[in-house]
Amino acid sequence: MTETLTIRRPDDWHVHLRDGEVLKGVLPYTARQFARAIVMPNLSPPMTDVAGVSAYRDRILAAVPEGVDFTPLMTLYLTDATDPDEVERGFTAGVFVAAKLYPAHATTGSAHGVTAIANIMAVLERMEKIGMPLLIHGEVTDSHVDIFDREAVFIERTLIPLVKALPGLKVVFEHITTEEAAQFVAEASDRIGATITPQHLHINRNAMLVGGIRPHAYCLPVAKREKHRLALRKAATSGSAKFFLGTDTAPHAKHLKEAACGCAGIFNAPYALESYVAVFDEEGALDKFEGFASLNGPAFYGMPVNEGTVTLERMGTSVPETVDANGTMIVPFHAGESLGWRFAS
Ligand SMILES: NC(=O)N[C@@H](CC(=O)O)C(=O)O
Ligand SMILES: [Zn+2]
Ligand SMILES: [Zn+2]
Repeated sequence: MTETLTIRRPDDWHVHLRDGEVLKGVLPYTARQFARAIVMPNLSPPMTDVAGVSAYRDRILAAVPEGVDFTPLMTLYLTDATDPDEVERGFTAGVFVAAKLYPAHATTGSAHGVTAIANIMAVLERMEKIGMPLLIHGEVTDSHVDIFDREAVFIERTLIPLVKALPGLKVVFEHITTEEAAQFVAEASDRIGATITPQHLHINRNAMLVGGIRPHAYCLPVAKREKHRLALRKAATSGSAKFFLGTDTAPHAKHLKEAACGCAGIFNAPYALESYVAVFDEEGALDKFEGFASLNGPAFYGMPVNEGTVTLERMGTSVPETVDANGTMIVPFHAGESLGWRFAS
């Protein structure tokens, strides 16, 4: 049995760091395990221009603990009014590396999102031209579509026409949750990649709904049936370079999740690598973990892999019931459970 696993330093290709005091509380967890992270722009108000993203990046850098080497990779929030010139300006200047498409009202912080792809066609054409990746929260928001079907319907209605119309556009299908999404990405061209979260590899919808309602297992896209979880585990551990690590760590205060209308999002940053490696171990695919965590993402984004390594040890890790993020109490993923691996250094 493998007792320790040493891999090149990994990156997290999908994180929510929030802002202000919470940013200072949650950032150290991500920076401790990952060299770089793609930072989502769904703040309130959203990060819709070069100046705003640049100032946010400075606040993140100021919150990186002394002696820790961490690089935030910033993203721009697309709206119906996004100007293609602003997008190109920020990308060329290196302020942001990608733009994020939130269908309006699909998820947390998406109220200013895009109401129809047609409204951002000029932006997408520009991104295709300059080689800038588009990151997508892939769910339709049509009230007639059942919430468990929203990702699969998005593929048919939006994603397939989009990649056909813009054959050179790089697209990351973020936090995929279905067999349909895994299959779509596996069969698509190499310009299409996907991130997979730890929670969608560990839980199905029963975790949210059996024996009482469990708000800390609720995120968007919502966890689906068991067959989808199994398809995601297969995709993540397949060795395909199209799938890479993106935790979607999404901190919300405990009291805002344990509420009549609880927020969507799971805070998985504190034990992210321990959570993922457990899955690869269970699937007999520890040899595929470095590709997923440390190589496939940089290759997709056209960035060098990180120098240095991290080591995981086969040793129990107890996950606390809550984490104090600079004064805000947050319930982490796997709260109260024990994981079979430990992040050593
Ligand atoms: N995943 C979530 O459930 N929530 C995210 C938004 C998102 O990634 O869709 C958040 O910002 O809280
Ligand atoms: Zn999302
Ligand atoms: Zn997210």
